[in-house]
This record gives sequence, structure tokens and C-alpha cells, in this order.
Amino acid sequence: MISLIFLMLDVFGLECIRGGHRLFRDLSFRLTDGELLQVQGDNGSGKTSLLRLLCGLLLPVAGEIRWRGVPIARLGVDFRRELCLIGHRDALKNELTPLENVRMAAHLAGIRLDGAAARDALAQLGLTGETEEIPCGRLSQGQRRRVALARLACARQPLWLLDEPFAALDAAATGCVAALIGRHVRCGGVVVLTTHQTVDMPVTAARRLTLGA
Ligand SMILES: Nc1ncnc2c1ncn2[C@@H]1O[C@H](COP(=O)(O)OP(=O)(O)OP(=O)(O)O)[C@@H](O)[C@H]1O
Repeated sequence: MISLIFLMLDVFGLECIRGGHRLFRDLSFRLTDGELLQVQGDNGSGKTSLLRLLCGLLLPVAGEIRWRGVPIARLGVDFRRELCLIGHRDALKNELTPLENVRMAAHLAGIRLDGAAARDALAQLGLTGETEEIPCGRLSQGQRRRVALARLACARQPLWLLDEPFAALDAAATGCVAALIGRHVRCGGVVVLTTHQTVDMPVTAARRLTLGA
């Protein structure tokens, strides 16, 4: 269960310019505990750029992002500790197995995860049996995506930023990921995700933002 003390992501007057093009300006929203924001838009409309701004990997041309009322630039590592980012690349070590990748990702996030808990996380994404022991470089794209997303099954961070979490997943895995996201939101977490797909999210407080509209 997440500590619910004052979870709030505030975005004020955000402007983003990349490659000489303005992607958006005057973008403002607030998310509090138990809320999910689904970001949509055409290819190139700025969805990934927005997530990179939200996690502090990109700096805005104008505007500010606050977490728990404090600018994320000032929070630094204290903000990153509360953040689970899954980018559209899987960030897996090809030579390591799914089990090893899940345990390594947990370790980097400061979470102690034994073998049984890592197996359980993979099982929640439908990865069981010998697949757990095959180096990730030999898995299919969808299987790799499942391994990357298994991090969500053991994540303790309250804020999840997910770039195209459903890309490359089949219907069963899409359902598993939607269920994990739904559980996190119901437990009071905050989620921002980008997607091109229409996925039924088991969440009552889901909001949508369309970039480039
Ligand atoms: N490193 C970069 N340098 C310059 N411009 C960039 C860079 N990365 C992205 N862009 C530009 O920013 C714009 C938005 O890219 P972004 O990846 O945020 O879009 P997106 O909405 O996530 O697209 P997609 O749906 O294709 O994933 C694009 O026009 C892209 O060319």
C-alpha cells in the first residue's frame, strides 16, 4: 500500500520545443492520488516528450512541474525515488534472463526482491516456466515487453510514467498490464501513460489528454 500523504503532480503552463518545432504550450493539469491520465495524439505530437519532461529528463522552455507541491528540479533524487518510468524502449540487459532483469531493475529502484517474488512478478505478466531462464536477447518483442512491464508488479513507487505500455502486447498481456495499472490507481497511485490503443482501463478516475488537437 502506498503512503497517501499529499500525492500531487502539478503541471503549470508547460511549453516544449524540440527540433525547432513547438509541440505544445500553456499545458496545465493536476493529478492527485488515485488518478490516471491517458495521453494520446498523432505520431510526433509530443507524447514521449511530455513524459520526458515529467520525469525531468527534458527541461521545459516555459512552465513548471511540481510533485507534492515542490518543483521536481529542486527535489532531484527524492523525486526520482518516487517515480517508476517505463519508456518505449524496454531497457533490458540482453544477456540476462527475465528473472535476472526483474531482480536487477528492482535492486536499482531500491527494492529487495527474492527469486520467488521475481517469479511471481513475471507470472503476473504470463511469463512462466523455461521462459524465465532464457536470455532476454532471445525473446520475442512482446515477451521482452512483458519482462520490462513485470517491474510494475513489484513497483513501490507512487508515480508511474509509462510510454506506450501496451505496444507489442497481445490481448492477454494487455489485460494483465491494465489490471496492474488499475490496482495501482485504486491503491492511491498516480499514473500517466501514453497510448495509441483503446484499452479498457479498470479505473474510474481516468482522464484523457490529446496532444496536437
Ligand atoms: N532528440 C530529439 N531531438 C530533436 N527533436 C526530437 C528529438 N526527439 C524527438 N524529437 C521531435 O519531437 C517531436 C515529438 O516527438 P515525440 O517522440 O515526443 O512524439 P510522440 O507523440 O511520442 O510520437 P510517437 O507517437 O511516434 O511515439 C517529433 O517531431 C520528433 O522529431
